[in-house]
Amino acid sequence: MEIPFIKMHGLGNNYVFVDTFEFNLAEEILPALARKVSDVYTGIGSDGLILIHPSDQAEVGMRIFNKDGSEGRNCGNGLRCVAKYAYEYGIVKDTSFTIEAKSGVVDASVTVEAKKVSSITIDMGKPALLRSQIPMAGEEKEQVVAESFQVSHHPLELTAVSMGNPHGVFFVEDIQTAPLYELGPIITEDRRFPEGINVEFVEVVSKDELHFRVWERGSGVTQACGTGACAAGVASVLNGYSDKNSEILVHLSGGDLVIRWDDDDRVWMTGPADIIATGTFYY
Ligand SMILES: N[C@@H](CCC[C@H](N)C(=O)O)C(=O)O
Repeated sequence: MEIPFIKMHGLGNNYVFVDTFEFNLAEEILPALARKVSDVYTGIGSDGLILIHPSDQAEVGMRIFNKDGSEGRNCGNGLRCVAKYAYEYGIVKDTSFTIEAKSGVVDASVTVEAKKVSSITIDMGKPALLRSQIPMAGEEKEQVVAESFQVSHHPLELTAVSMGNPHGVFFVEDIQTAPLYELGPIITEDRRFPEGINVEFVEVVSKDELHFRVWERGSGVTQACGTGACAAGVASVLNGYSDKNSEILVHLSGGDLVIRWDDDDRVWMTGPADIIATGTFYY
């Protein structure tokens, strides 16, 4: 099968995208196709596969599959890439439009310079904070804020946030020495998280600035995670490090995002997206 694709990235978090407005893919091949395109030796090499699809609920839809073939419910960097594609490839005509993800419909707005999208702002919606909404084992009505979390002799503190997908945020003194490679693969599969979790280590620089590194569920270490950066901003407010309704600059390995959790409880994410290549994948 010859599959037309476009590869895009948001701050280095890179995916192979297939526009299913143009080329239909059978449901049953999607997990295996995601694993195949993601393989750097025998595929294209990516953090996963994203479908850009027609939607009944929004002007465009997005489905995200991680590198291991599992399907995620949301993807912040993917949403910005889909927004760029939708505008530049004429799926939408206005600079503000809606995108459907598995976790719900979001509003996107693009900034255009010389006919190209230079920046995208997404209203990522309200974070879900109850333990049952993460989901995480334990008393369902509680929030999980700076909760003691022991793993492999590391006494950590967990703040858990769902941005449509689950995030465990751990504040550390120094981002450079955060045990990302040691604990990421252990925490992501910890039995306390029945659906797994995306693992974020975060260093507070000031109330307006965070350093961030991530181990993504289903993909491992990536250069950036948009929903993770939103979760880090929310966690920083919940722990009293940052203020609500104020912009937080999040430094990820691949670049910066601006996150704001507003007084209406909505989380806003602003950042870039870039096209890397287009081509044909032989499957
Ligand atoms: N890279 C993403 C999140 C992708 C999905 C995640 N690994 C999950 O399984 O929940 C982002 O930018 O948000």
